[in-house]
Amino acid sequence: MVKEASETMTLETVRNSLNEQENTIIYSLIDRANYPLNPKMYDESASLIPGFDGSLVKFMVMETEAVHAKCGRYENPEELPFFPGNLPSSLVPSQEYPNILHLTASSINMNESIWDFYFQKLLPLISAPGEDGNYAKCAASDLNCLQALSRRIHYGKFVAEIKFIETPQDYEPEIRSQNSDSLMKLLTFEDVEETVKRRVEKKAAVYGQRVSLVEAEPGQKPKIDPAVISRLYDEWVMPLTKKVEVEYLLGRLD
Ligand SMILES: C=C(O[C@@H]1C=C(C(=O)O)C=C[C@H]1O)C(=O)O
Repeated sequence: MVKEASETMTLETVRNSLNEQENTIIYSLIDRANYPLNPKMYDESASLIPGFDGSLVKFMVMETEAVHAKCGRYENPEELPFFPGNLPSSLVPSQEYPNILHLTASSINMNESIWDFYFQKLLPLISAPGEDGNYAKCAASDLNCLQALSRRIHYGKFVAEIKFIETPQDYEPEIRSQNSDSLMKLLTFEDVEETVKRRVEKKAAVYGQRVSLVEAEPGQKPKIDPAVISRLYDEWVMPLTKKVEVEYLLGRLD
């Protein structure tokens, strides 16, 4: 039984959560920007881990996800693994999570797309070229970024549930005819998207400031380019969140 999302969440509380999650995303990316690109870590054929068929970062993510799964992380509907195959079961007592989402939610996992844009597009924009060999810390930093982005993007499931509950009469006909384009139009708020883009750019400028007790040198650049963060949201985070919303709605009446 799906519990009415409106009992515990509103569009406002969900948007507040997305706003909070921006902070985690931006701080994680600022942390990653402390390391150079370290391309060897992502090279599938570098054989940095003997006996493991894949890159060091993949090894780090898979092994960490296995520990997190044992501690119950993926019992939480807000958390999705990047490597869901063969994850161990949770060893901890089950936690009661509010049953807000329709069952269709569990079949939606965009982490493959998130993995691809993060490593192929975003990382070269936030880290300087080069190697420092600091692989363990750097890969752990990548995982923090990936998890924060994944949680935000899949939060689209909650956003979609609330939008559906608020105006089912608008959504139901489009769901019955499986019209993805109309659903996309219905759930899009361009003014909200503009605000988000401007806000994350400003946050990146503020959080990435270099704080000094003496007069800061003029022209000091923030640790991360604020325009990149705005672009991250415009080109990847918001389109993928909306894709999650559409996928969820398409299955909402099943
Ligand atoms: C998440 C929402 O749905 C859409 C996606 C947005 C986003 O990813 O930030 C913003 C506005 C909407 O176009 C929302 O309405 O808040």
